[in-house]
Amino acid sequence: MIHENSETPSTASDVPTAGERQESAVLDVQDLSFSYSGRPILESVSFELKAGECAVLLGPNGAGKSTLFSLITRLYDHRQGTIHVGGHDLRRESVQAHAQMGVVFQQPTLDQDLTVAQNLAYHGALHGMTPGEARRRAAQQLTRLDMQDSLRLRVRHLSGGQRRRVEIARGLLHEPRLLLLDEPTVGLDITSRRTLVEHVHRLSREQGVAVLWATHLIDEVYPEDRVIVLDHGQICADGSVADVMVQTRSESIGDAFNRLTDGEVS
Ligand SMILES: Nc1ncnc2c1ncn2[C@@H]1O[C@H](COP(=O)(O)OP(=O)(O)OP(=O)(O)O)[C@@H](O)[C@H]1O
Repeated sequence: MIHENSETPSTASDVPTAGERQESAVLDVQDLSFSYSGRPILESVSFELKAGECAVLLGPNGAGKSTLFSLITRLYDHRQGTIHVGGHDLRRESVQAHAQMGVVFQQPTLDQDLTVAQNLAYHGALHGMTPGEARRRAAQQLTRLDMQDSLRLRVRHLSGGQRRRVEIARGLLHEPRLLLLDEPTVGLDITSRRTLVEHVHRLSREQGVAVLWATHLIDEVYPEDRVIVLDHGQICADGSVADVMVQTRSESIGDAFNRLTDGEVS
């Protein structure tokens, strides 16, 4: 197992307490395990994400990426391990924890018969925003995603890539500190994929949002990204692209993943 340990604390007093760690990490997952009907799917998964960090959760089909997302979004309840979002324990302070996260699920969830503005207004209302505030934030987020002209369009008239961008704008409307994207480029053509990957990296840099992007596609990894490799429910590498390449003695990040996952990653 490869783990990046760039700053090793020199004395016991430098070691952050659990409270301090949760304070500084936007997402803090510790020792998380999960089984479906007794079959282990995730085993002792631990990692932290800080503000402005863009981490690609990379793993072959069936590695457990969606299951991990389901636990972080609390679609499923975890019994083993802990998850903190913005310092809030997901089980004990789920409302506060959820307020800190925006999610783009693998399956599109916009109402196709409504306009972009109506979809975003609905989401704003769910988060307690006034209509005016929701409109202001929608315009701001859509502009950042080059979608400012789409407000009055019905979702069914948008392309797949445009819909994904609207979903990202919706995910960011309540100004979360964490954005989770579960294979958001599935079904998109190469140009739309590239645009989406570009946008998300820029959002993370400019807005300081911590991003966890699940994919099994190597070309969605940027050289400056952190990569967390999940295979058979376990983290088998966690570090910068360069570190993972060095540690696996690989010529490219694609080679590194193929070595780590027995050639299962495309
Ligand atoms: N509801 C469920 N009940 C039982 N087993 C499940 C359920 N959902 C997923 N699994 C199994 O859990 C394992 C992990 O699946 P998961 O969907 O989390 O992987 P993934 O990495 O997201 O894969 P993909 O890239 O194909 O979406 C797989 O073996 C899958 O068959």
